[in-house]
Amino acid sequence: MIAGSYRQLWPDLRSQWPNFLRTFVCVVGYVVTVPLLPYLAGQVTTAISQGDVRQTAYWMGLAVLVFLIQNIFLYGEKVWAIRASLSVVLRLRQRVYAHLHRLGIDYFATAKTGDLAYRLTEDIDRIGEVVNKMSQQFISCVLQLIVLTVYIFYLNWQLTLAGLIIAPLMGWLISLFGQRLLMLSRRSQSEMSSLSALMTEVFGSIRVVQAFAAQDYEVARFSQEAEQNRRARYRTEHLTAIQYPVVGFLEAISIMLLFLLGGWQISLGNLQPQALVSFLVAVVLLIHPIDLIAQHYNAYKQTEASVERVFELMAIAPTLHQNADAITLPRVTGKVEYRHVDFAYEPGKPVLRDLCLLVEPGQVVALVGPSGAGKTTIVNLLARFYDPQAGQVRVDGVDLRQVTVTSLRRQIGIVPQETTLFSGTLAQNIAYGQTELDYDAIAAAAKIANAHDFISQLSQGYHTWVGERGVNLSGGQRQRIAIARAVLLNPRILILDEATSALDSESEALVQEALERVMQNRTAFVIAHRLSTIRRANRIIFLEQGEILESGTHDELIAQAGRYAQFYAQQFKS
Ligand SMILES: Nc1ncnc2c1ncn2[C@@H]1O[C@H](COP(=O)(O)OP(=O)(O)OP(=O)(O)O)[C@@H](O)[C@H]1O
Repeated sequence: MIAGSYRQLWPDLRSQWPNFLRTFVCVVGYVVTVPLLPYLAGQVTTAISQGDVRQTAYWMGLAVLVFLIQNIFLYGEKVWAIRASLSVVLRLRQRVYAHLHRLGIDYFATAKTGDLAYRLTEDIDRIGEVVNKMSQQFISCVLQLIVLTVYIFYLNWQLTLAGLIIAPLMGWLISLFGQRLLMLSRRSQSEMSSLSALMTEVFGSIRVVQAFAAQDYEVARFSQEAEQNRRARYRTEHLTAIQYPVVGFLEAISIMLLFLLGGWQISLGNLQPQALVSFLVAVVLLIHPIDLIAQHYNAYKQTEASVERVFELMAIAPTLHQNADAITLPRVTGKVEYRHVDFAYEPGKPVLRDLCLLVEPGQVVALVGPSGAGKTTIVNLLARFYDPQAGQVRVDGVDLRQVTVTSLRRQIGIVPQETTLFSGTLAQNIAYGQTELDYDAIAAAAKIANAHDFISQLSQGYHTWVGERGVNLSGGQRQRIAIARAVLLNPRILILDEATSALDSESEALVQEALERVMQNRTAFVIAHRLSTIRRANRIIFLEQGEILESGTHDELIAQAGRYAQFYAQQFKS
């Protein structure tokens, strides 16, 4: 039953075995009652043909009882099956989501978020639907098919054999349709997730779209994708539209044939008329299960594409490995050392070459250099977003590969260029990642970050809700929230990626003042774009093409009249 890609669902299915067992018990209960109905129909026919009202009423009463029991079992199987399948969906979703969070930022640099969202929602829902149908209706239909076939065989084997001649033909047809449906469905699913990826990308960058007056361009791009999606869906639905009439027509023909053969058997004296009624009722009862088996088999095949897409994500291995014996990094003083570090994002394209750098606790280091020199890469290695291919990065003398990533990152505060605000209150945003909010600590951090005043002026203060992208705060305010977020953890090491975009002078001054306060007594790496920051740094590291060309204070480097002096003249003299 669990074949191919579906096997990967095993851990999730196994966790729900008690519910599947309960479903199965109800299914068996239901199926046992099914052959009773054609039997009762035969008895009722005899009673009616004999004009016996009491007998008719007796058999009808029994039929009502059978229907009642049947429907109680039906309720049971539906409820347990839906419980089981929804729990499978939940477990699978949690499993995949947690797995994605184990992947490094290198994966997310290229992954399309819309596509990921589609796989986590639509694809997993479809899987749940199939699990539901397969565990309940499908099994029930297969059992009904078996039980009813045995029953009609018992009633008259010649008629049954005649009816069964057509069954293999139907089976073959159904599987043929199934294979083609799987292929079409794969295409349709991937079209749908491209569409979802496109929307996420466009709505996520709506400012750029509007700034470039590219709405028409985007609508055209969307229409093209949507049209492809329509075509792929149509092909799948069209095939289904052919399948049902074909199977239905074959069913109708087989029933006509049975009437003919039944009449012939009665004329030969091999069959009683009431047995023919039972036989035909049983055959009619067979049609629905056969239809459902075909339908569910199609859904099963179509959804295999979703299973593949979900487990494609599970198959992606994290590139960052944590040693089994990794220790928790004790509270550090903030000494950072790069020892002969070589690093490349892609093989054959070195970004850092034999980089050596020693930063003492409390030093503020400005990383300066042309775009693409490797400034971000240096801090990426410190936060261990990547591991170097050669050499070591050490904090307080400990190689980063020997400590757990969490214990390292808890001691590093990062203020990125662009601040992302998550949907939630300002307090939740400052205490991002913490479940217990300490409002005093949050306010203290906000004061250091020069954010307390503007937050207090908002009518709801720290409880003010900010949108997904924090559209209702200015750039400077967002930066100060980011600073407060970094400060709250009281990290020994800070990484500041100075924003290149200009703020108005008042906001700028507030941000600068906050940053200076935050950097006191902390080791800080600043990817510096502003002259004021560079001048105040204890040390400037001037990088070009992944190598440290010059290092020293601003005055020292200007006096050297080397590459830094040239760069400085180009960048800031005007
Ligand atoms: N995820 C990545 N995959 C592949 N190459 C990358 C990746 N990130 C950066 N690079 C490349 O590595 C080199 C160094 O990039 P890095 O971002 O460290 O430079 P930078 O000095 O911070 O530049 P900028 O000032 O423009 O941000 C560049 O050539 C860049 O194209």
